[in-house]
Amino acid sequence: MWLLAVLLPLIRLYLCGLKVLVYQLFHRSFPLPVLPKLNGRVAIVTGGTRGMGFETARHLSSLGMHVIIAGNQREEGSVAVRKINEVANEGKAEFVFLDLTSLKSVHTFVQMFRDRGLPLHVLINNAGTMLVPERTTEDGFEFHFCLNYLGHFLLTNLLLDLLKKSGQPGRCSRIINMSSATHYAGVLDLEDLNMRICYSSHAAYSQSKLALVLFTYFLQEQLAASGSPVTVNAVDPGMVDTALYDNLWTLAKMLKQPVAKVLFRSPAEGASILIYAAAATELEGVGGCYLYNGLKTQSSDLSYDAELQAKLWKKSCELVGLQKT
Ligand SMILES: NC(=O)c1ccc[n+]([C@@H]2O[C@H](COP(=O)([O-])OP(=O)(O)OC[C@H]3O[C@@H](n4cnc5c(N)ncnc54)[C@H](O)[C@@H]3O)[C@@H](O)[C@H]2O)c1
Repeated sequence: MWLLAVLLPLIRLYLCGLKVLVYQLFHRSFPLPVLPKLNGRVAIVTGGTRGMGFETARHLSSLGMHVIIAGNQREEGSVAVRKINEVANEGKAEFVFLDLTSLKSVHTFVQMFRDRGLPLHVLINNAGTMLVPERTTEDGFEFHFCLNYLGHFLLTNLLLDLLKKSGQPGRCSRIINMSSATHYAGVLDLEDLNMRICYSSHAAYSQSKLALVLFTYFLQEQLAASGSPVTVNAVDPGMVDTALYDNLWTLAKMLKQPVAKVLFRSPAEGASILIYAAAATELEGVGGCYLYNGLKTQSSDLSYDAELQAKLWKKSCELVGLQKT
């Protein structure tokens, strides 16, 4: 029974990966369209110190945006900011500490951001981790669940009024949630979101990425119903050669290296879906989509379950101590 609960998610996750690699064997990364200048507009990119988050921060700065890189690696953050600001003409980047595994840190970050009196036009919930051995956060949550999903859930909710104020009809603020093809393998047990009964790092990662899609669709419904000038989309970058794979088992890591050279996307290619969702003119006013390789794509059947979306929202509010809306 235990073996099945651990093996099944592993097999499902690797099958998802295989499917993506076959797709990438035959399809090039989509080319970004010409993007408008975004001078004077403000973005937060979580996990923008390296990988796809860094490439996204760099590109948005080059479009003229003021980008706040929010992350838990101070040194990596200052190197990233220096690299971006060396070449940025009109835009700029800065680093602000945020540890998404700590609810207190999320509150502190938001308070600091509010105190600056800046508007907020784009929120990119990109930070993440994968295949971490069983571990709980300081608030007692399963690590993937908190870092990849719950921390971003709280961050988004605490910034929502600012996003609403900064958007306007015809120029909506945008929220982008970084999901993954692994969400197709995800299941969600509302009674055991922290995976106490049986831990599998593969299941935990897939669950967190599914939770992000459920969250995206539910929030978009709410925003549309209230006529708020904010949209929210989920994106899937494909398989991208980044430090995310550092926690793979030794054998899997050895096998991954030659495959990654040929079939994985580069961080800049992977980031293009985030940049597209954040800046493309053709996505003005468009929300509630799962974007993959530049196209609106069907996400898993489970992600469209409206009852599950609502239950997850309610439960998440309880877990982070927010009033239910
Ligand atoms: N690489 C892929 O193939 C792939 C595929 C699908 C989805 N993704 C997703 O893309 C996102 C970016 O990953 P990446 O591939 O660029 O990997 P990466 O490891 O290079 O980037 C992850 C970022 O998250 C930050 N981070 C980690 N823990 C944090 C914390 N506690 N608080 C704040 N920030 C934290 C890291 O510092 C880093 O900047 C992740 O959400 C990942 O799940 C990646």
